[in-house]
Amino acid sequence: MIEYRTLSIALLGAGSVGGQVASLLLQHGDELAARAGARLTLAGIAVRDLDAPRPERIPRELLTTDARELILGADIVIELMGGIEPAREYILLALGSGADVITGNKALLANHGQELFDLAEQVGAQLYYEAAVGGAIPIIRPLRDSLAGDRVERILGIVNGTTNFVLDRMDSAGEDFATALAAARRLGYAEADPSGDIEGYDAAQKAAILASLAFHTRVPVEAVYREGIAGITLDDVESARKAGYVVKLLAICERLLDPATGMEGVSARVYPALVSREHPLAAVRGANNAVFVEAEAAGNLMFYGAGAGEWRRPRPCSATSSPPPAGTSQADPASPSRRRRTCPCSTSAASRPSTA
Ligand SMILES: NC(=O)C1=CN([C@@H]2O[C@H](COP(=O)(O)OP(=O)(O)OC[C@H]3O[C@@H](n4cnc5c(N)ncnc54)[C@H](OP(=O)(O)O)[C@@H]3O)[C@@H](O)[C@H]2O)C=CC1
Ligand SMILES: N[C@@H](CC=O)C(=O)O
Repeated sequence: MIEYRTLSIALLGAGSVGGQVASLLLQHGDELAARAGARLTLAGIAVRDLDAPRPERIPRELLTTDARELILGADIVIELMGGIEPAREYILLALGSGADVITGNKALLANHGQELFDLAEQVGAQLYYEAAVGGAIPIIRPLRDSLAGDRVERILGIVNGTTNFVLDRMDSAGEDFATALAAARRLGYAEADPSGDIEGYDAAQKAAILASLAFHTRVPVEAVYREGIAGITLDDVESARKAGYVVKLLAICERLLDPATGMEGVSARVYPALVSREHPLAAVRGANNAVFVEAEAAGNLMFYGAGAGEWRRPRPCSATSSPPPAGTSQADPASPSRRRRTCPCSTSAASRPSTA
């Protein structure tokens, strides 16, 4: 039997995502040890309420409300609590104490990322955040590493599972907004405060992260134009369907060139748009996400998969989550007729551009 060194993991949060991370760490310990070359020991799980009902797979003896003590004994801290504070404080504490950090907290990264990355760099620690955009879809590393030598021109995507789920239920089942949102909350897709999803804040945070990575600049979340889906009615969805469209909340990040000055900038925007039913984005159902990346050398790439909630093994014959065809070309979503939008395929943006 191989003797591995041990790395102690502090998990902050045992909700939709943290709960699944805990069970993966506990179930696949041997396999992970062989792959990582170290035994990853789950030392404890910080939660708010020790007595809250939880799935059986989360061992009660690992739960603690003393996050600080847990962090100070850990080699790796996984932050899956969400929100700004105390998540920010805990990550700073972890990095400062020499631990590497993994977080799925896009709200924190979009608002305080610079501070966290600066400290990580200063102390030589790693700060990973693959789950912060697109849920289970690997999109951060491809943008940061794999495409580092290419020139990304545009990113177009569905990056919020809750709103995609709600719009899909309205479209495919004629369900009203409130009923669909309640289901999204039950299934663990929505943020603790679902207005972050519905009003487009979550997608805007993800757009800021994607644009910053893709265009090698800092795109502050305040520079992302944002419009949510709260105003979308069943009538809108039905009219769209009759006209051959589906309503989707899109995140669009692209380079802009001012022809007058030759200066380059970046535009990032989030809003509900009409997508042709023929387009692959129209086939992104339920809480799935999809991100199109248009790059100079690599051409058009599409990343697709579960965008929110716990990943569940699809049942045979499930008709709700078939992936759109791969190798697709440019998207041609148009806009809801009642709020006309610039087609994302055009380079003339109707939104507030951010500086590059
Ligand atoms: N849900 C999803 O699909 C995805 C979520 N994310 C991100 O992952 C993070 C977690 O999301 P999710 O799992 O849905 O969140 P949940 O609300 O389901 O779970 C949050 C967990 O954090 C714990 N927690 C919250 N505040 C504190 C605190 N102050 N001290 C100690 N523990 C605390 C809660 O404890 P208790 O159980 O006692 O209440 C709970 O276990 C968020 O940043 C979210 O944006 C990223 C990708 C997908
Ligand atoms: N609330 C988010 C969760 C994943 O990031 C979403 O619905 O996409």
